[in-house]
Amino acid sequence: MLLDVKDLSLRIGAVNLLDRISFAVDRGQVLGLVGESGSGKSLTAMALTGLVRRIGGVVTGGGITFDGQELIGLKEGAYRKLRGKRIAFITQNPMSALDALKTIGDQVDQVSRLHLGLGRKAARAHTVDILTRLRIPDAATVALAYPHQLSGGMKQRMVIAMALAADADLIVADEPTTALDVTVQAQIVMILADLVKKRNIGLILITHDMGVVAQICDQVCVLYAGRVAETGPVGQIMEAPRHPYSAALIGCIPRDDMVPGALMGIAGSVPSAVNYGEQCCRFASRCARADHACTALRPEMTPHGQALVACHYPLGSDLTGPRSSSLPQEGAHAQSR
Ligand SMILES: Nc1ncnc2c1ncn2[C@@H]1O[C@H](COP(=O)(O)OP(=O)(O)OP(=O)(O)O)[C@@H](O)[C@H]1O
Repeated sequence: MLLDVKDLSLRIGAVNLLDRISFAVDRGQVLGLVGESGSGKSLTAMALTGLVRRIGGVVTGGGITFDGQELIGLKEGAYRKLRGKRIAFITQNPMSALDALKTIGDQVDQVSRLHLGLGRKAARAHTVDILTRLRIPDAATVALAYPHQLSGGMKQRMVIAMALAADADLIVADEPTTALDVTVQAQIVMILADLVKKRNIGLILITHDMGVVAQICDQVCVLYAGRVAETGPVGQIMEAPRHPYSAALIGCIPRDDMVPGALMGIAGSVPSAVNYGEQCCRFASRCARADHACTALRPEMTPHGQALVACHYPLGSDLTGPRSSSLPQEGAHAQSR
């Protein structure tokens, strides 16, 4: 396994933000990390890349094994060597990753010169090759441009190029295409997926877009309020989601005028982290199937087919529809499942 995240828990200050997150990514695989805004996707990505320490994140439990090496507890210097070279991070905000005073080519060259030890000419050839693969026309000329001379979409592609330049084994991409228009988004995502297969690397793709997940991911991990709701093979989860939250995400069709990350067809929003309950299902207040068990007992990850699901009353179990007032009372109802 290239990356194995086991029961990862993290706090910032006194607030526990990630609670026993587990998932794994193998070489040649794309894992989609999905969930509404505030579910913990970015924090998970920052934990993997060691960047979470910079915002005061403290891992309180669990482990992250990358290519056989435990990353929790790694010294900052060692993490710095790993980051960029073996684990590349594509952030949401391209401007934070680009230096306004250097040409695009110089910035992408710098990555392969540093991490692959390429000379000036070889690095530029590598850069032009990557830009061409990202379908940038006349890549050699574009490499001479400064960031301010490029559109938002082009800048984001440059950030992706920088991530690819070191030939990393694992790419963590946090909403890498949100700034791009829909056609370009689809193109870039396909290119990334293609690279994963050709180079036999791993990709963790953070996205709100279940369409993208269905299209290119092999595995999916659905996060809700700092916990995993459901994780497993994309085929099974898209076809027959067991967690009501996954089902809501899959049923949600994005609209152009939606606030990014908002979920349609389901009332309410992710609770604020200070209000996360411990001994409960955190989705209970929004769930039509929830009852007393859901507000009093933490649902543990339980196998359903090839997926793991944290739900007391998963879809597809004996209780097939939302609870209604005609259902038996609590005790009898619980026993009937
Ligand atoms: N530096 C921080 N200090 C305290 N709480 C934080 C910090 N960063 C994030 N959080 C909280 O952690 C939770 C998860 O945030 P995170 O940014 O990982 O969500 P996300 O799923 O990536 O959302 P988005 O899709 O909007 O990026 C949220 O409740 C957020 O308010």
